[in-house]
Formats: sequence, structure tokens, C-alpha cells
Amino acid sequence: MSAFVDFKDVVKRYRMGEVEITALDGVSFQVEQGEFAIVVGPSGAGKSTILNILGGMDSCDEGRVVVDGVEVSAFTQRQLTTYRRNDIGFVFQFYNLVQNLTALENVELASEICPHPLEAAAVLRGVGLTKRMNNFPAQLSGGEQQRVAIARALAKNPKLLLCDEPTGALDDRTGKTILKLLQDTCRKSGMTVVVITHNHALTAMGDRVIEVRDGRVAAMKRNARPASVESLEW
Ligand SMILES: Nc1ncnc2c1ncn2[C@@H]1O[C@H](COP(=O)(O)OP(=O)(O)OP(=O)(O)O)[C@@H](O)[C@H]1O
Repeated sequence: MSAFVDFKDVVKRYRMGEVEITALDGVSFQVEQGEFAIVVGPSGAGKSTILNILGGMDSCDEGRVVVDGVEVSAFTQRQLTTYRRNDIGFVFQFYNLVQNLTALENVELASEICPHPLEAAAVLRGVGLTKRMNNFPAQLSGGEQQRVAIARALAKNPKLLLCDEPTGALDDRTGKTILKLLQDTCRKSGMTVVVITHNHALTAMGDRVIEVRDGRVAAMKRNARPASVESLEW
């Protein structure tokens, strides 16, 4: 039985003219269902490449990626599209909301194309935006926009919530409220969450920490007692 997420000896190379860059050089790690996992490492270590492969936005050159018992690395382009659409929720650093749609419409747009969506308004209430549903992104603060983006990802009812530097554009205090929302979502709904960050201070709150350096996993550890977000200092 493999883990819920199982990366095994994954290699990814990018060719740029004559030059070949090995972004991932044999990456192996596991994440169990319902865990809050943190992938940490310096700039250029390969974090985004890992997330892109895990989310079906990119494919690997060697190795195996299994999610929920299915070999994603063997998918055709068409299967990858369905996988991205139905199984993966993405949260990005810069929210990527549609500017001329309200918060509610942004969430509905994403969930409409999924087979088992949650009710958009209910999810927005769950992320603390009861009173902001009919506002446009430009009328919301950065933290509120990120909440909309999280609601949009969650409303798809995905198997995996993938977050790429979700607090990168926010001040520290707002960033912590977003991290708390992600941790609470993981605890309350059993959602498997993977967050990538360059900030080592965040690792204390993860159930599992995967440290990436130079395209390899330098260490993987489990936290027996993950810290609450409030106790983190940076
Ligand atoms: N599309 C691409 N074409 C060419 N090289 C790429 C591409 N994407 C990533 N790389 C290279 O692969 C390596 C890993 O990049 P990646 O973006 O995964 O790192 P990262 O850890 O996410 O960094 P950061 O924290 O700066 O986003 C880097 O050397 C990068 O330049």
C-alpha cells in the first residue's frame, strides 16, 4: 500500500537551448491523507516544480507519482486536465482571482466545472467572508482575496489542496491568519494540504516537513506535536 501521495525517484529536467537544468534529481517523499505537509527550501531548490508535477501542471521525466492509489505520472494530457480540474485545489501567492467577478462568482466559476462541488456561499462563510461575497477583488484586502482563493480551491471539493507561497504577498499578521485557516481546514475537513515556502519558521506547524535542496530531498520528518500558528515567530 503506498501513501496517499507518493513521489518516488522523480527526475525533472528543463532544456533551454543547449543547456539542460535538472530541477528535480531523484525526489522521493510521502504525504498521508489528512496531513498538513510543508515543503521548504531555498529559492531554486525545486519546490514549485514538485508542486506543479503533483498538481498535474507539469510531468516528470523519470520516476513515479501516485496520488490516492492512482499513478498520475502515467496520465495522458487529457487525463491530466481532468485531474487538475477535479482533484486539485490550487492556492497561489498572488490569488489569481478574476477581477470582474465578485467573490461569490469567482468561487462558483471554479466549482461549476467539478463533479462534486460544495456550495460556494457556504464555503465563503467557512473562510470568514460572509459579508464580502458580493464584493469584487479590488474591493477586498490581500488577506480577504487570499481567503476567496482558498474558498475557490475548497469549493471544488478536491483530493489535495496545494498552496504555493500562500502568504508571500501578505504582511506577517495577515499571513498567519491565512496559515491558521489552512491548518484549521486540514484539521476540520480532513483535507490533505501541501504548502510550499522558503520560510523555515513555518515548519513547526506542519504534520510533515519535506526539506528540499538542490533538487533533492535533504530531509523528511514528522512533527509529533505540530505548533499552533499563533506560537510561530518570524
Ligand atoms: N519552465 C522552466 N524552464 C526552465 N527552467 C526551469 C523551469 N522551471 C523551473 N526551472 C528551473 O528549475 C529549478 C527549480 O525551480 P523551482 O521554481 O522549482 O524552484 P523553487 O524552489 O520553487 O524556487 P522559488 O522559491 O524561487 O520559486 C531552478 O533552477 C529553475 O530555474
